[in-house]
Order: sequence, then structure tokens, then C-alpha cells
Amino acid sequence: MNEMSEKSYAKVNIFLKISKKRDEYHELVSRFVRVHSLYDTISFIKSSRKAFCIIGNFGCKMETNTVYKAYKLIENFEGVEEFFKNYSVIIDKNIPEFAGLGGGSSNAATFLLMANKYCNLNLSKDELCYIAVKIGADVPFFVYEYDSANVTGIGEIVEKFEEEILDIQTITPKIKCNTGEIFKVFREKFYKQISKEESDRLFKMKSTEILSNFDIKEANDLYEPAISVYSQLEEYAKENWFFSGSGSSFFKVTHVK
Ligand SMILES: C[C@](O)(CO)[C@H](O)COP(=O)(O)OP(=O)(O)OC[C@H]1O[C@@H](n2ccc(N)nc2=O)[C@H](O)[C@@H]1O
Ligand SMILES: Nc1ncnc2c1ncn2[C@@H]1O[C@H](COP(=O)(O)OP(=O)(O)OP(=O)(O)O)[C@@H](O)[C@H]1O
Repeated sequence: MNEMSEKSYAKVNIFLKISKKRDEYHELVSRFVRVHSLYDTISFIKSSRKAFCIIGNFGCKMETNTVYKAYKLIENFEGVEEFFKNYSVIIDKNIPEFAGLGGGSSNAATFLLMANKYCNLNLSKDELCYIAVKIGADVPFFVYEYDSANVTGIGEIVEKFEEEILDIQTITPKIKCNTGEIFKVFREKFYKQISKEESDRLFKMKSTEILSNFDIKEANDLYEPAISVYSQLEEYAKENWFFSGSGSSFFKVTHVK
């Protein structure tokens, strides 16, 4: 890694419950945990392209890249446009897309943290979070850089959760899970909302404790809607494997440090 490089980690949702509807969105009650063994690498390298440039292997054009969206939200800050006339953004992708692992969201957050540092913006985590939430629900979690966190709202309320570092293994079936479609089916066929008491109980439990008390359906409210849309996912639901986000990834905790 060169001197201006950072790891952009994946996440899993140890549990993901819905607490209420908010317009076309759903408020979450979820434990996000960082996957230390799975990350993209983002680097700023000197280049004389004279315009903002992202180099990497993406399934989308630059204008829809989450890092480009993050750049557009900070380009008017003092020094940012000038900086990115002289530096290109290189993203070495390892996190699969449409995987429920927060790849694009993590990249946007890591980019914001790096731009804050190298453009000397001096923005606080909360100020960065205010920008992050405009890009996507999972971005704020990555801005705070916690290993484990209790996340509510649409993803903008992130509270650090103290527990041992978890070793997490993931498998990602080659099924592009459409988050919008899965939330739509959840709302139409599987809608339920978790009570405040149950949320408070879950937020106090360690992640390993939750996974030993919940099965895959109980842990993630989006699992049943996901398999009703993508039935072949069910083949991957092995003993001690859980479902992350809106899929397609499954994960299991292999070790607690
Ligand atoms: C499922 C999670 O990955 C959990 O970590 C996130 O909540 C997903 O949030 P996100 O990345 O912002 O989701 P997007 O892929 O931008 O959202 C696609 C669509 O999913 C629906 N959506 C998304 C997030 C949410 N909390 N409620 C929703 O109803 C909305 O219709 C939205 O237009
Ligand atoms: N930096 C990026 N890395 C990967 N995909 C990106 C990126 N920017 C935009 N995308 C596009 O966003 C869409 C979803 O990508 P991805 O699934 O990685 O993002 P995410 O929403 O953060 O993760 P999740 O799978 O947990 O919803 C894909 O269409 C992908 O092409």
C-alpha cells in the first residue's frame, strides 16, 4: 500500500430488524460488524489528469459510483477540487457488489475520511456522517470506523458496541440481490416491526450470544423476503450461517479474539 492508502472494510449485519416505516424507507434496528478479512484498498496517487478520476473495476459508470457521489458533496470545500486535479482515486476492489456487505458504502466513507485528512478539511465524525447519510444508509457506519455498532434510523444513528473482535467468514452466491425489491416484498408479504423492549434487549447482547440464540430467519427480517425473490439462495443456508443485509452474502463467526 502506498502512503496515501486506506483499507475499506466490508460489514455484515449480525441481526437486522425493522422498527417502522418512514415514507418509502424502513427504519432499522441492526448490529453492524466490520469484516477485518475482507476489504477494498483506496489510494490517492499523483496524476495530472486535471479532473476528478476514479480508477477501478466497477459494475457502474463513474457518475453512479458512491465515491463520485461523495466527491460531489465535498468538491466545494476549500482545496478539494484543486487536490483532485493532481491526484486520482484508485480502488482495488475485493468486496463483491450486490452482496449485502456494504462495498460501495464502505468505499464512499473511506474516501470521505481520506479527503478529510489529505485536504485538511478538519470535519468531525458527526459532520462527515451528515454528508455520508446523503449517499446511502450504510455509509455512516463506516465513517465512525467502529468494529461493532448498534445502528438505527435509516442508518444514520451509529452507537459503538464494545465486544471482542470477531473473525467472520463470508460466502457470496453469484446472485445480484436488489435491495429495493427485497424491501418491497418485505413490506407487502412479511411486514413486522420489532418492539422498543426487544430492540433494547438485543442491543445489550453480544453478537455471539445473539447468533447462538437466533436462527437465520429470526436474525434478519430480510431473509425470508430475499429467498422468496431469489429461491436459490436457500441452498446456502447451512448450519451456523447467517444472512447479511439484503444479501446475497451469508456469513459465520469463526473465532472470537
Ligand atoms: C439493507 C442494508 O444494506 C442494511 O445494512 C441497508 O439498509 C441498505 O441501505 P442502502 O444501501 O441505502 O439501500 P439502497 O440500495 O440505496 O436502497 C434501495 C432501496 O431499498 C429500499 N430501502 C433501503 C434501505 C432502507 N432502510 N429501507 C428501504 O426501504 C428503498 O426503496 C431504497 O430505494
Ligand atoms: N465504489 C463502488 N464499489 C462497488 N459498487 C459500487 C460502487 N459505487 C457504486 N457501485 C454500484 O452500487 C451498486 C451496489 O454496490 P454494493 O452492493 O457494493 O453497494 P452497497 O449498497 O454499499 O452494498 P450492499 O450490497 O450491502 O447493499 C452496484 O450497482 C455497483 O455497481
